[in-house]
Amino acid sequence: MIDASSPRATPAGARRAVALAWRSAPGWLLCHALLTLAGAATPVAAAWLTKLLLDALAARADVALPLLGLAAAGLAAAATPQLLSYSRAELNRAARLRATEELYTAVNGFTGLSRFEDPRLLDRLRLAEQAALTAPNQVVESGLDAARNLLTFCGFLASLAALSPVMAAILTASAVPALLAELALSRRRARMLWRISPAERRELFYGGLLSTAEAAKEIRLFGVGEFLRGRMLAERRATDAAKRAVDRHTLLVQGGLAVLGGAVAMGGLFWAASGGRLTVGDVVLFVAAVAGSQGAMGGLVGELAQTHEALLMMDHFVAVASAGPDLPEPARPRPLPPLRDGIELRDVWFRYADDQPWVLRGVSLRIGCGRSVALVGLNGAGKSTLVKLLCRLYDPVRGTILWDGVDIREVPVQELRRRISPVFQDYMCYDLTAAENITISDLHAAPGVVEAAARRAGVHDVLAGLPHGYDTLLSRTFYSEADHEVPETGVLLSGGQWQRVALARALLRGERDLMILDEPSSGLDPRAEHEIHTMLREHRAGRTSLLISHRLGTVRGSDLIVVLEDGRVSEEGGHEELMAAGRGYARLFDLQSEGYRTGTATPGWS
Ligand SMILES: Nc1ncnc2c1ncn2[C@@H]1O[C@H](COP(=O)(O)OP(=O)(O)OP(=O)(O)O)[C@@H](O)[C@H]1O
Repeated sequence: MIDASSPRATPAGARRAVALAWRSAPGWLLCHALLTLAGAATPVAAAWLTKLLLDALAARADVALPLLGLAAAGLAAAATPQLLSYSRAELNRAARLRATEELYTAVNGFTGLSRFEDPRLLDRLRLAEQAALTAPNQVVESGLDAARNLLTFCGFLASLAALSPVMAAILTASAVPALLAELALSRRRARMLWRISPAERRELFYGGLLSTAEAAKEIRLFGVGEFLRGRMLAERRATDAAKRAVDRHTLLVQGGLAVLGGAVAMGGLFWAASGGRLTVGDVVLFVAAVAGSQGAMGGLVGELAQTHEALLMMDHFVAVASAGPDLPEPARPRPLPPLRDGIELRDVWFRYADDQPWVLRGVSLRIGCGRSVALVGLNGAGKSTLVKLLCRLYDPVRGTILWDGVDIREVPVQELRRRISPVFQDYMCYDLTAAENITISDLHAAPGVVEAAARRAGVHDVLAGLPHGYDTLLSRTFYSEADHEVPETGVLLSGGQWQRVALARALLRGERDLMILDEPSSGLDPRAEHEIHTMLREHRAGRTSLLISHRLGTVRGSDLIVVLEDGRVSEEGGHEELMAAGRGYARLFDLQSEGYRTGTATPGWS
């Protein structure tokens, strides 16, 4: 379970950030740390060397050594920022790569679907993506910078204490309110980012609608572009207002802190100039020490606040990256041998969330090994939900699904899925090549096998006839590197052609134990539908399969037809048996076939 509460800065987040940076680039991390420390010592050394030089000049003594030292300090001061900037860039690249890798490894480990349907989790995921790009570096970087500023601060403070212990104490004390105020500011900013995350996601959603080909048709025809643009800008204005409020508060607080710092510095300067107790070198050192320690203190406070803010962001990263699998994993996984007997749903109850209605209410059915089963029912009866449970994309709330008598929760989920070949109702159209669009179901398939699957799905001729054959990109959104010069070679398929590609995907995995076909021919023309179902009838013969279709003519050849109504099995049997029973299936079959002849509509099952 992922915690969806507001983010917190935790030691675990700090440990994770440092460990991540260390694992991604230990050499660059060390180099960066050393350069940062060198950067801390340089200004203090320069101030002391300046004092020594001025005192030597005033006493007409030898100035060679302080001059040499000052030249070295100047060189170091000039070179360190460039070196730091390069090592920072190297460290950032390595840590970003590693963090992104860890985040998406964790996301791929979410074996079910429920997390992808949880808006709070999606908010967290979006912030975790941002955190992966910035937070680990920022924690390390701000931590190191804070250490650098602390060293500089201590160096100057010691110098100042030698001249005026009271001034040193006042300066130290003035750091406390600044630190507390900056921490409060960073908490406020992180809370604001968490609060506006849904609005930022909605803005992205509207932006996506306005700029993608899939949505462009309807948006143009319905003339809702302006309406969506308005909504997108309203979201942006709302998030900007929240950011502006925090920025104004920050301005006020930091302005107040600057005035306080200025007053302390002026008081010190007045004391140093009016006393007449200090040498010229002492006064220069005093001024440098006040300015330097105030600068370092401001930097230290700022860096601590940034570390805090980065840790708050890191909390999102840690929450997602450490979430672990969403479906319970078996403590002692059982092997899953090839199906021999059958798959059984035993009193399966399911709803998508505790506050949602039951979708399946005690479904019991058996898909015998080697049998072709059809599942029919009205829209919303729960057919696709049942398929998702069979693939273990969710677990039943009650009841069990047995594979040769073994509860599928007791076998490794990947093992189960390797044995299933699905065509989903809402199949994907990937912006990849034609060949990749098929092999996505089996990345190791040989080209000949891919072509054979495409032939069986009746799409080989179409794909082979594309400008680059199977290597043609099925997208108008991207173009391949090879197409850089002539980017217009991407091709879009028709709905029916895409459906055949999705079918080819499933056929590529044909020798699996269970074939699931959820509306595999809804977008096909009548001739294509006939061809595909003739092919599928042959393909399914002797194989275990589950076919979902609203066209009852296509399911009549199945060994068993199961009617799902209101989340329950209301009828089951062979086509002839169900027709003879004269109940919902028979009525609907008659009406549908009559509808084909006379054009009348088909009412419900009961
Ligand atoms: N991810 C989800 N989260 C919440 N509710 C869902 C989700 N998916 C489906 N539902 C709900 O579950 C019910 C069953 O949906 P399901 O897709 O299983 O029906 P179906 O029988 O396949 O319908 P159709 O014939 O229209 O494809 C519907 O009321 C639907 O609103």
